[in-house]
Amino acid sequence: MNFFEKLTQRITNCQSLLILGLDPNPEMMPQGQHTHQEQQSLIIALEKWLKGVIEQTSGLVCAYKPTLGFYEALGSKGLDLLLKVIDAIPDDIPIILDAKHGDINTSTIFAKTIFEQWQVDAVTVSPYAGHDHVAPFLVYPDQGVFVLCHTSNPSAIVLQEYPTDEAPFYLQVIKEARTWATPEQLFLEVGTTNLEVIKKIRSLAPERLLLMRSIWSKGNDIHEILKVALNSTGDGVLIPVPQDCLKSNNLQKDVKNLNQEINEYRQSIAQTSQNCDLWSPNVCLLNSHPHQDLILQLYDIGCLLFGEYVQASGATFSYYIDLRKIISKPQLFHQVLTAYANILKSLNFDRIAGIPYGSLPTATGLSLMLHHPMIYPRKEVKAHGTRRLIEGNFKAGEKVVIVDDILITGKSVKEGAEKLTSSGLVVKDIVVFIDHEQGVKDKLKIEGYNAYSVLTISEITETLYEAGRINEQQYNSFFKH
Ligand SMILES: O=c1ccn([C@@H]2O[C@H](COP(=O)(O)O)[C@@H](O)[C@H]2O)c(=O)[nH]1
Repeated sequence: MNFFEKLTQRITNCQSLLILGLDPNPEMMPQGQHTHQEQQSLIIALEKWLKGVIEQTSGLVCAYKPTLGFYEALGSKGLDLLLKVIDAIPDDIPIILDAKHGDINTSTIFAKTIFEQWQVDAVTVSPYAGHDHVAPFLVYPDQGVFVLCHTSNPSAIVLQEYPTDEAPFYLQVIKEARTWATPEQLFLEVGTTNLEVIKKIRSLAPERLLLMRSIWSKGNDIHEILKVALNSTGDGVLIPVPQDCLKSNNLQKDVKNLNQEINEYRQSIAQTSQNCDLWSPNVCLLNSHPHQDLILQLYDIGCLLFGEYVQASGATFSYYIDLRKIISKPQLFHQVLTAYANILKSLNFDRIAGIPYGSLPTATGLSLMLHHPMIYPRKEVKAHGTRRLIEGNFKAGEKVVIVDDILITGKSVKEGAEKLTSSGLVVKDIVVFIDHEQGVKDKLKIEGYNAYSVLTISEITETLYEAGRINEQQYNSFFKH
């Protein structure tokens, strides 16, 4: 699972956009936990304090962010402390190392240390040395990189806003950084409360996750900041827990209240925004299917239709699946892609082929997510131009995994596989989202293909029935087939 998937899962599981800085800054320790200790006992006190902070907040935040500089300031013992703190963070909580690394000579070795040895999930970098400096971090496809694009420091304005208000340097940083990596690997750090600046950043990079900083200065209204920083689906922002909270004797309660306030606001804009996808299952099932939320969301947006529908083969089914709507719901689309990706990761292939037209967006998303090139067999061969049967580049002998939405008779995937094999490619594996379960997987097996599915139609029907989304009649009519 890469950083972005881990973070997305974490945000869903704990319903929180909050991140917490784990900095061994003695000034931030609650009263009574430190006096004028010697260095050794100070380190012990800091370790105890930070571990306590993790214990109190691990159910309430979507990520932790230790700042390297605070640990370095404590000397070699500080680095030991950092490793202990990293070790104390539960595995499912992503760690963003705030390093603002900016030195081109050391980026390769630094990336190796923090990602391979320390196993942090993401890092912050300074963009001033350009792509050459950031690339050594981006060669780790499973790790995230936050590029600093704006800070709240008043003296930085002369640099950030240079040369004009219309085309300031910080927007140039964003334009440039967007070409370096996908929105699932490269994000932006925004340390400002200037609503106009946040607005400009959000509109220039609607697809990027923003790590907000310095938003808790006096007089700032978190709602105003959220209003301009959240994306159209009510997320896309990481909010820091205010540093003063760490001094509180009731840290857990304070973080909980803050999270609730943020979620209430997100919920309120979800109700007023047509684009917003904040969704709630509205049910609590005891034995829920692992993809329960995915199934219910697909039903709720009209991808799973129950009634009498004539299929391409002429047969009438008691349902129709229209997965093409998913592309207009980016958050859900991401969950669907992750479910496909979990199967694809266990397979061995050189290229991903989507069956047109329905599965082309899926294949594109998977190609970007898994860093594997994509091709596709054309539905109809053009009578002009290149007259290609297969679009995209490939070499004969390469292994291709086919992705499609639903397996009914297997005709679509077989036709696609035949076009690919007639062009010298090797097709062994086929991954679909839904299997109609009429023995097609077995038939494909006899023809030399291994077919995998994320869901079966009966798993979907059972879940919808148990959740009260379909009635008994719809449920029974399904099982008559
Ligand atoms: O409910 C349905 C049924 C079919 N489709 C489309 O058809 C093919 C799969 O059918 P085969 O018989 O296996 O060729 C699939 O690519 C879908 O695009 C559908 O969307 N919904």
